[in-house]
Amino acid sequence: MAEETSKGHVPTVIADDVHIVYRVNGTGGGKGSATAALSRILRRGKGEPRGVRKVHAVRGVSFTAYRGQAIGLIGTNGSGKSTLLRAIAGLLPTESGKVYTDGQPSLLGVNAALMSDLTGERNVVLGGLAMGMSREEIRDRYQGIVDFSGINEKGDFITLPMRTYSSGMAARLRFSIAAAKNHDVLMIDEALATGDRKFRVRSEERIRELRKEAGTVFLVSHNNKTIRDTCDRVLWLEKGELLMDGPTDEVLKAYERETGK
Ligand SMILES: Nc1ncnc2c1ncn2[C@@H]1O[C@H](COP(=O)(O)OP(=O)(O)OP(=O)(O)O)[C@@H](O)[C@H]1O
Repeated sequence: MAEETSKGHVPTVIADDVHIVYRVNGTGGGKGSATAALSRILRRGKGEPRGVRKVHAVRGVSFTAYRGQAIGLIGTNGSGKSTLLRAIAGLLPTESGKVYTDGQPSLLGVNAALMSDLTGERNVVLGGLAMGMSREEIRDRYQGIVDFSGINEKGDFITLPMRTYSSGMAARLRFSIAAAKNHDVLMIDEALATGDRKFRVRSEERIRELRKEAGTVFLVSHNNKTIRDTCDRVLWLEKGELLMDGPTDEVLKAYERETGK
């Protein structure tokens, strides 16, 4: 590693034999109906839930990510991609193994919390503040963020509450806010899937820029073309295990051969 560092390969994320286990409470309490949920709430604080099931979502994953890399995460549904990203972001504890990161990774998911009762405008400001931008920086970049999102292309939507947005519009605004800042490590979880083609092209361009600005970008996507256009390296997860880690072309070819996609 020391030799690589001297050549300019600076590691940003190191995952060392990472295992993630979810614990699901109350699985013995019913079939997931509303009544079962209600009875769980009523039982809360009155003793242990009846059943705890474990889901071993990530199994012994190790890799090192470097500055300037865009890394795609692929794998069939439920293979552990989102779980791994959330662990790298520090949102989930590891069962065993360690994640080391340089700087604070930012996770941009389709479910990133923006306030649905507030206007898009207020959310741009709050989102910027939450990412550590100053009010002046936000003021300077405000118009750029709105233009990038394309929210106002069909009318003055940015001054309406976010709950009135379509899911695609909300996802676009979230991406635009996050992309306004340079990140050491930016993780994007399927956020591009909901945008239309024009927005996707613009976002892919921004991802390439973020890479050039020496950040590391992780991108979860089921769209192989998006991965091919933006990533230089791909991690393929299956049943929580890292099946393959290599150059985009090589891994995608093997993936397409295996899944027929
Ligand atoms: N909050 C949770 N509680 C319990 N199990 C969970 C939770 N979130 C995910 N899992 C389980 O962990 C495994 C991995 O899920 P994960 O969402 O990481 O997969 P994914 O590869 O991102 O899937 P997809 O491509 O469908 O988004 C699955 O078996 C899933 O059921």
